[in-house]
Amino acid sequence: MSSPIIIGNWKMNGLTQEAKHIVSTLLTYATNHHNFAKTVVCPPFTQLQLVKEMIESSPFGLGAQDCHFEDKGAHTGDISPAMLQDIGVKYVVLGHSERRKDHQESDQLVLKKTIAAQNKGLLPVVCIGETKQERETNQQEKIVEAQLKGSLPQNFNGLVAYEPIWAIGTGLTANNDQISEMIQFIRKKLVAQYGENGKKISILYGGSVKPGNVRDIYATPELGGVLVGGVSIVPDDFIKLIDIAQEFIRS
Ligand SMILES: O=C(CO)COP(=O)(O)O
Repeated sequence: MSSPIIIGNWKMNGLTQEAKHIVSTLLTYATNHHNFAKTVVCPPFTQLQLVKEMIESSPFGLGAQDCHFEDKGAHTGDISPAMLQDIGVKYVVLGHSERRKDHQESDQLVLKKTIAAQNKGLLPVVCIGETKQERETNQQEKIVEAQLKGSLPQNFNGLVAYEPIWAIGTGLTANNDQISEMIQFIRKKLVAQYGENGKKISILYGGSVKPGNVRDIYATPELGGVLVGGVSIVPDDFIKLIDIAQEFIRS
């Protein structure tokens, strides 16, 4: 039995008081509910240690938002997979469209990071998705296929997050057909690339997920869960996503 996984990407948000407030709200939820959907929080690097200590011995998982591909060395400002592993991080979001855009991250770089993260036992959450212009010119499948080919290694042990860029932080959500078609498409490509193993890779959706639209999103066949930005730092709403996931337990 599994219910959708919910991954909260705080992005560049979360000063200490806010981080404490978000996590305390989640912990209170956990004391009052049992066996709820797998939930992972990805705070900024500066709050990882605090959040780790707060969620220890709770059901919540810990993720980071990026990592370098080397384990150590002269890379000012970067954080390595070994450093994340060292403090108990389990998941790492890689190739997010905001990193691809703000830091010119290419598929080749995302691939190197993905391999490095896996080698340290982390679970990469590799993000892919098309821009508005690419969607409008019907290139979404071509773009997503190229990103899958370019960003995922020969042996992949992680999750894929489909995040159409035009739906991120815009309030625009891909509609059910758009999500469903793309999840099926990604599944087909993963099976072509990995055979039987490709059937087991979780495919998440991200882009303006909120309590009001999440039921429709969870109902998408084959969807493994959601990657949530804005709502992940609004704890009362984030908890609603966890609650509603219970209605979608799949065998
Ligand atoms: O980018 C996202 C998660 O990684 C989605 O962000 P929003 O939920 O704010 O649209």
